[in-house]
Amino acid sequence: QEVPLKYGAQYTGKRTDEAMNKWRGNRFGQFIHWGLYAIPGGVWNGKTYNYAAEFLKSSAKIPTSTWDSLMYQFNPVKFNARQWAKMAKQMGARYMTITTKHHEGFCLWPSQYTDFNIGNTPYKKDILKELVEAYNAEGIDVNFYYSVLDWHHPDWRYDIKSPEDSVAFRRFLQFASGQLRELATNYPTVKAFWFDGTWDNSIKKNGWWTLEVEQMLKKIRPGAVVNSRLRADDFGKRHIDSNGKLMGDYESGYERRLPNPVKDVQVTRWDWEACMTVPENQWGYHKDWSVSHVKSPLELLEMLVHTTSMGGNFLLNFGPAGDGSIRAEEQHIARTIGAWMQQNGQVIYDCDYAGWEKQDWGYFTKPRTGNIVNMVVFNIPVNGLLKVKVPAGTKISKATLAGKNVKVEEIAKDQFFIHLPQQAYKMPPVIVLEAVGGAKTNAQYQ
Ligand SMILES: C[C@@H]1N[C@@H](c2cn(-c3ccccc3)nn2)[C@H](O)[C@@H]1O
Repeated sequence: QEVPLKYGAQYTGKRTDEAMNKWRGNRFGQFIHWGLYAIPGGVWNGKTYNYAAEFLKSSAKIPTSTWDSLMYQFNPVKFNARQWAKMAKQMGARYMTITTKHHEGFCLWPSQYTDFNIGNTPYKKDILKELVEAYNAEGIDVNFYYSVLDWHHPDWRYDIKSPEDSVAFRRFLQFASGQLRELATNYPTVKAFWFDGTWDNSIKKNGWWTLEVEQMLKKIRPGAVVNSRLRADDFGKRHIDSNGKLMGDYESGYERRLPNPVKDVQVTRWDWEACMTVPENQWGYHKDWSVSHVKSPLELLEMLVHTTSMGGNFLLNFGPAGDGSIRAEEQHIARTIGAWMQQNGQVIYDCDYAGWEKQDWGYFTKPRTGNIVNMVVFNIPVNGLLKVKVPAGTKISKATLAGKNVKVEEIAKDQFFIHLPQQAYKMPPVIVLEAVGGAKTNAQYQ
């Protein structure tokens, strides 16, 4: 029995319009966290704080006035938007999501709604405009991350506990709406909005505003894509409304974690995106990455393939330094993943969940059209035989690795061994199967 909702999901199922098909087909994005937090980089008064560098203000208990004066030091002399965009292009990113404003409240664009913005820094110029133009020139779509939570704004409230809170927070919501309106209006090529900082009771109690924002953005920018994290319904339910329906255009709950390819196949029924840090938990620039595990290019590449294999987008984070430089580890990641994407991007872009049973050697992806199923092999079996279980009645007519045929051996009903050429593999090999007939998917894997 459905409950009537005014601010719940606006539609069900995947959007199939051109703008959403492009968003979905992009598959691989570059997240960029850049703000005042990049200046101290996790170190304050000579002390290193291991928690996420973009949280240094709270970790080091820095007064707002002290933190906000970092604005007068923001002068990224090594910043070169075209260089960043070229690196992202080489990595194989099809979209980029930039923190227009993070929880600190500092705006990378000259907002008319607050002085706490790039225009009042020594750098002065509109960084957001430079990035949008440079990335678009490389053919990369640009999306805007926007934190509703704002540590700088006096009218922000974590909860609404008094009439004064209500009055103040209503002013705050008008401020945020104004900022979002100027972002959608002044940067007309923006393709999507990535909302964050919406978990507090103050937002849960104002679900109406979250729908109003989604509708406003789509009115100004038809086709715009909005994440589920923005949305709260009439009862404060977030992401999924009180009738179990996904709000927004895609599910954005996977932060620094991925759905399990066996237990979580339900995610293949809707659009979703996972965002990922290179260290264990650093989004903004941190001076000392030795304090936690730093993921290798191969670990991150496997996450990209894992995500594509389950019909999701993968947003890999970069945290540029306060001077605008990109650290060596991130440049190495971009080059290494980019080299593989150069050869194998066709198993990621416009690919989706194959509906085949997950096997131990790696992941299946399926292009939107044709009878192709791709195998991306991360775990080379000792016997060199890759087991493939196919939907009932499916026949594999051909298998190739780098364009050369490899042997297909039927070993049981709907089961095959694909013979992997024995060699030292430094990067994951890709085998392309031509599969004909049979059911569309293993029914139990929907
Ligand atoms: C996308 C990521 N979301 C921001 C975040 C994460 N968190 C958080 C806070 C407490 C527990 C778990 C997550 N708060 N803000 C991070 O700073 C980054 O922007």
